[in-house]
Amino acid sequence: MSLLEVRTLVAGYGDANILNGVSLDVAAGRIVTLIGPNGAGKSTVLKAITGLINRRGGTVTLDGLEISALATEQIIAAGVGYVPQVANVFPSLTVAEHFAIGGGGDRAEARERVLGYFPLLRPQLRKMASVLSGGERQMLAMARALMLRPKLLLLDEPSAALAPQIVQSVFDRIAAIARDGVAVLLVEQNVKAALPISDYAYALQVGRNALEGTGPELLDDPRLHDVYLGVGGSQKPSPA
Ligand SMILES: Nc1ncnc2c1ncn2[C@@H]1O[C@H](COP(=O)(O)OP(=O)(O)OP(=O)(O)O)[C@@H](O)[C@H]1O
Repeated sequence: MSLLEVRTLVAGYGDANILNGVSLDVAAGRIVTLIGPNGAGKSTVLKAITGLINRRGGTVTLDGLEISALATEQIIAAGVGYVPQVANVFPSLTVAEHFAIGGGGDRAEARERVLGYFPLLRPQLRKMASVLSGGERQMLAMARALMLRPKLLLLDEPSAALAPQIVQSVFDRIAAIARDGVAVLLVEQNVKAALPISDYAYALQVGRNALEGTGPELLDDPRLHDVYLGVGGSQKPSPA
């Protein structure tokens, strides 16, 4: 039973459609990764799910609720956390201030819960985000999204520009978050680091589903090369 169901999603910018009927599923507690060449539309899928760009066709359903027609604030309130690739923290705010802004509920309790995933942030609470390392900033961005207890976490290239040893610790944290029941939809260029921890993965090519399978299956799929080179891909829609 899927928590997130995306069906034949069509979306784009200006007059151009970038997504031409993307379908995917993410179940609670699973890590699902979107891969594919530059410009395939991976980040656009996340923006369309969150309502940051208009959807022109298809449906997006979260936990049985159709969110395709909702505004971004409503989609976030329905349980979607989104960490964009850039500008995902406030450089001139301290780490503690990131935990204090936005949202409602018991912030102290939420902060403790979230710091459980990212203990490395605890000694940094009084530091400005601008002085954190790349890995710490990525963890702070994820921590902020987790404050609202999302059912689904959308992560756009969390490994971008991180040293290899830091990439592993970021992915370890993502795996821990999923183990607690949060569904994770990840966009990644770093196929070798992301696919081994992915329960399932989809390769996109020019805004369409090209290949899919478990993370390890896709990593070993000889057709993946062709998808990245822009030749091939079965363009098979994912099963409903
Ligand atoms: N704000 C925008 N306005 C117009 N076109 C855009 C905008 N953002 C992205 N695009 C275009 O949409 C296409 C898909 O971009 P998207 O960022 O979704 O690709 P991607 O698969 O995530 O690739 P990358 O790994 O390079 O980020 C690209 O051709 C890009 O130039």
